[in-house]
Amino acid sequence: MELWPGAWTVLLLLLLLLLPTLWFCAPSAKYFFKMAFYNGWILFLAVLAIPVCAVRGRNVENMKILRLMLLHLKYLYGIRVEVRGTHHFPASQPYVVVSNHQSSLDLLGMMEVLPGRCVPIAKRELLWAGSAGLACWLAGVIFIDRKRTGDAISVMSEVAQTLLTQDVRVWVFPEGTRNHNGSMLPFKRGAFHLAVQAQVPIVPIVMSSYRDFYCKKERRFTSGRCQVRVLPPVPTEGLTPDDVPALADGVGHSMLTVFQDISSDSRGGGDCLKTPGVAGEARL
Ligand SMILES: CCCCCCCCCCCCCC(=O)SCCNC(=O)CCNC(=O)[C@H](O)C(C)(C)COP(=O)(O)OP(=O)(O)OC[C@H]1O[C@@H](n2cnc3c(N)ncnc32)[C@H](O)[C@@H]1OP(=O)(O)O
Ligand SMILES: CCCCCCCC/C=C\CCCCCCCC(=O)OC[C@@H](O)COP(=O)(O)O
Repeated sequence: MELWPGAWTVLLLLLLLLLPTLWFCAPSAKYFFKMAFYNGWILFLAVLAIPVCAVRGRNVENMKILRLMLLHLKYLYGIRVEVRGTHHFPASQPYVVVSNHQSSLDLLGMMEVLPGRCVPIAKRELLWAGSAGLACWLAGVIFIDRKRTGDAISVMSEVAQTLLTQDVRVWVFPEGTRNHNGSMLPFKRGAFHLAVQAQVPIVPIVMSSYRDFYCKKERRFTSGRCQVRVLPPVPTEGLTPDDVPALADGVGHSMLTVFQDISSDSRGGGDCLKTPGVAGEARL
């Protein structure tokens, strides 16, 4: 079925007009509406970004354009993002960023601190997410096929070369998937192999638990506060592949400690334990 091109604009305007009715909706309806708008809005922004990015072709500098286009999302959703530790980013050298992955809302914190010439490693499926996939491709996002470990590893090895020859940084979610249940999943080792192969530092970034304002399980999405901490870089000079397991465990452990520390009541955000608005009270 062909849709008249203007129909998309009309649909979007209707969606915007419907926004005030959100006030009267049940929390779960609000949740669905806010998530649908989040994805729809990103798809729409990507449509705007594509022609601008296409001028340069596939280029990591295009990531700046996506970042600028997404920075307002936190205001739209009433999320206060508090960043600390950006001075820890090494000034002018390649490195590997690793951060925890709770939800697609991570884009908010990510865009807040994303350094120059830094591209995320993403699952291949994102490439097929319509305009967002194309915008990601134009911005140099690296896609891996998680179902084919061998292929994913060879892409990561190529990335180790690119880091050095083209002076880029990469952002990896070492949990390998979104993790809604608080705490952190055991880290996969690809990011650490990559850093050791290129002999570049690892910069860990921790985003606090979203449970005060967002819980997928409870269909709850309100406004709130998120802390983003950039931790001191971990050097990998002189390390070999044999050191990777200890390196991954060490970085994972220090990130988990910070995650628990900045996720308000130190329980790490497990399973949206807290009733919204009732400080420190567990819902077990
Ligand atoms: C306006 C529009 C805007 C649009 C939005 C823009 C922003 C977009 C943001 C998008 C954000 C999107 C966010 C997303 O999409 S997140 C999802 C995608 N990202 C990832 O999965 C990254 C993390 N994953 C890994 O690092 C995994 O390890 C990989 C994928 C590589 C393999 O995983 P898999 O589960 O298959 O296997 P395994 O981990 O058990 O490893 C098997 C063995 O291989 C060893 N090994 C691993 N790697 C290497 C290596 N390089 N050299 C040598 N060896 C290596 C490893 O040590 C292990 O051996 P051993 O230790 O057991 O002996
Ligand atoms: C015309 C085609 C329409 C396609 C509709 C696609 C809807 C989604 C569109 C836009 C959303 C863009 C948000 C991109 C950033 C979020 C990336 C993300 O969080 O990826 C998930 C990945 O880390 C782990 O995936 P899994 O938890 O393993 O699963």
